[in-house]
Amino acid sequence: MSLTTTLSPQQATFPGTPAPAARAVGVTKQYGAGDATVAALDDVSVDLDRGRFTAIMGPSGSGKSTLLHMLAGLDRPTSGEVYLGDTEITSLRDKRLTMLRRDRIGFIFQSFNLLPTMTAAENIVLPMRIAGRRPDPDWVAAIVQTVGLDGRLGHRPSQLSGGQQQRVAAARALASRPEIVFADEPTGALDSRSGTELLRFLRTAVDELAQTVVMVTHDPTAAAYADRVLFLADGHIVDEMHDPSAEAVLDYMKNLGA
Ligand SMILES: Nc1ncnc2c1ncn2[C@@H]1O[C@H](COP(=O)(O)OP(=O)(O)OP(=O)(O)O)[C@@H](O)[C@H]1O
Repeated sequence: MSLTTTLSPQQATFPGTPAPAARAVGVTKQYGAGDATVAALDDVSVDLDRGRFTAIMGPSGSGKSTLLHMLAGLDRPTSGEVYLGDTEITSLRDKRLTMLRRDRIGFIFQSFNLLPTMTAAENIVLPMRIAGRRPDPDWVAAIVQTVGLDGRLGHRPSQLSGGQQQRVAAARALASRPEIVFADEPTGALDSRSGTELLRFLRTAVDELAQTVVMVTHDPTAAAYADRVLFLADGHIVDEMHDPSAEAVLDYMKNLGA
């Protein structure tokens, strides 16, 4: 295949440069029709680097979840392109997109979505088993140790605290060694101590396990765990911050009127 058929125009300008983990190019998402049309995202372009932790922040309704859903192939843009690595995903048929999400992306949501009849260990490897893939025992052991679930693996979700359940969900997201993990308000249902544990785990997964994490959050303290914060307002990326502190993020959010 030639470069021009596999890479976006921007990438083709720099052959040899590894593609970012994910990228949006001119992504617009409209909901509704006619006078009732809402532009949840308006011509958003962004590259998400590999091996980095990116937070997405912005006022309620600014388009954070919509951007995450577009990047993760959970929904399709009205126009524009989304890449996972070198793969342009908006043109994939539903079945291929489902397989791509299953094989290459990890998800952590606010609700843990664990299967109640299965143990923590079974929940962690379930998506891989469904996909017919054999988990790498060394990798899964490293994840379990990093997330601090040793000794809890035989428990069912009802026997675990909310924080422990979310750590099982995080271990599940990472079990297949995905190219990128998307987390939508992962600490939203947790008390602050459990939230801190989860954020530390995500940080460690990036620093020590070379994972790539993208997280939507309302919480400046959570965003401060990231390497980079993208700020959304009215469907646009209006700014970004590198190596953020919670205070700097909070100040910026106040200026955005959030
Ligand atoms: N399925 C939908 N149908 C119609 N409008 C939608 C839909 N999903 C989102 N929107 C609208 O798109 C805009 C962006 O929504 P989105 O959920 O992405 O924002 P957000 O920044 O994640 O908000 P929050 O912080 O409140 O979760 C909002 O105006 C929202 O009402």
